[in-house]
Amino acid sequence: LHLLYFNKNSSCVAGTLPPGKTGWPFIGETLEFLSTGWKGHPEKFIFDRMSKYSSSVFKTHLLLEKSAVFCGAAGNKFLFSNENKLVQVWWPDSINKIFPSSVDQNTTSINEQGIKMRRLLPNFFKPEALQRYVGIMDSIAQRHFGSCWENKSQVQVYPLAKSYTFWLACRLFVGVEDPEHVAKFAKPFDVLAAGLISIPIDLPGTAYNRSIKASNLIRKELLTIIKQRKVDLAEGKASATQDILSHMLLTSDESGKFMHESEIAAKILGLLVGGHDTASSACTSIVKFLAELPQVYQAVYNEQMEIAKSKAAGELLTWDDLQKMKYSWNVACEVLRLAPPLQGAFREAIADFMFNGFSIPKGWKLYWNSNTTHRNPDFFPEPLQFDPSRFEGSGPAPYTFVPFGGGPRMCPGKEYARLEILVFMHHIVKRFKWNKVIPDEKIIVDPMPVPAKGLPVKLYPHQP
Ligand code: HEM
Repeated sequence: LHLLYFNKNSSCVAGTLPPGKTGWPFIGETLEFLSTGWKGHPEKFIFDRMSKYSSSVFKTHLLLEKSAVFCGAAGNKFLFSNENKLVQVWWPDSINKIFPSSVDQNTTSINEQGIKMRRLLPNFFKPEALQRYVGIMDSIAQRHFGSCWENKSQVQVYPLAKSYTFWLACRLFVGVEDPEHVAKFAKPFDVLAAGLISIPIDLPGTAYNRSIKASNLIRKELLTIIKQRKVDLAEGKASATQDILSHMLLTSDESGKFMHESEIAAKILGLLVGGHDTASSACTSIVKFLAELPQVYQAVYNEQMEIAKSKAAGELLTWDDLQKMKYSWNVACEVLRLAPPLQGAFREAIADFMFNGFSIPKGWKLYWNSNTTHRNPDFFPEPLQFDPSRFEGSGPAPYTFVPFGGGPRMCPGKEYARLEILVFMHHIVKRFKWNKVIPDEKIIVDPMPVPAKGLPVKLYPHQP
């Protein structure tokens, strides 16, 4: 039965399938795939197979699906440049249950929803809009550091980085700024995120079941905010450009139809989830690397103090200030290379095709993973060395540095993430030096890299 199950469909494609094993019945190699991340080495699953099969594409069976892993710059290029021609974005079915209205009556798939969302987002993330956010990000960062970091001798970085990125997202996506209201939202978000990449068993007590419940709760809360915003817009108490919520309420599609409230709630939920854990993982990894590399810390400190000294008392950071943070951004990129918040993403083959001499059948799920280039000496010599100068000049070769993906589905929040990360770096180095409390703290990748104990650090404030 096992052989029949795995060989079904395969025979209808001419040519040889990629080398590889399909593992255990039904679960395939999923446990091994996930467990290398839990042990802190997500790249191991892929690197072991790349060397075993001497191939840049191998077959496997992940998340209950026949899959192929595409490796290296050529694999990335192929998947990123064949979007909607040979491949399309794919998420496990279980995700639809957590984001139920992400597939609405008018569209047939989460992929079409993604395309619809993409048409909306550029307005929110266009340079004029982003420039407006820098000052808001700076003022929220000041309040965050003032209340959560200052006058403390020791803090746990990861929960604080999460509360920083979440506060920003609440303010800039839905206009919620009051810390108490933000905190009310934050808890169900953690529950939701914990169940996203869990075993999808919907029984009371499972992480997946809790995640579905948290999603329902958050969407209910978002609906209340949306209804109030409609009233405020009608009465002129809210502005059309104040956040993404206003923008979504006031933008119609090509046929003049406006989005339904529940659709807006689902989209905002998606953005909050997509943007919050990724950026907080990045900020936490930056703090970790700066603690380990005093010379890099010093160079970031010098650059940030130069900018801080150029500001008058109370003057907020501007877009131009952020353009001057070149070394700091190179450091952030080197952190994203070594500790990418998202390891990779899936596509689905929408036609039979050949890649590197192997047949890929329609319906297979295809996975790209940033580590296959980020940690590959062919693209980044001495890949485990921390070297921000890799990003100077024209930087890495195309399709090799891919923490935000590439092609038409490249992360739409990339620029937003750059701004929030730089504002975070500015505030933390301006105030403190720090040491890790647990020098060899383990990193768990589930699915984002996070220190096992949340990265406790001792803070040493700079003398005024
Ligand atoms: C350091 C922070 C971030 C990283 C590393 C990151 C990375 C990624 C990656 C790798 C993808 C998948 C691309 C693919 O399917 O090939 C993605 C998609 C996405 N990201 Fe981000 N992201 C970050 C921050 C954000 C932020 C702040 C937002 C929102 C404000 C955001 C919104 C999205 C959305 C909506 C998608 C889905 C796009 C689509 O399917 O077309 N991300 N991101």
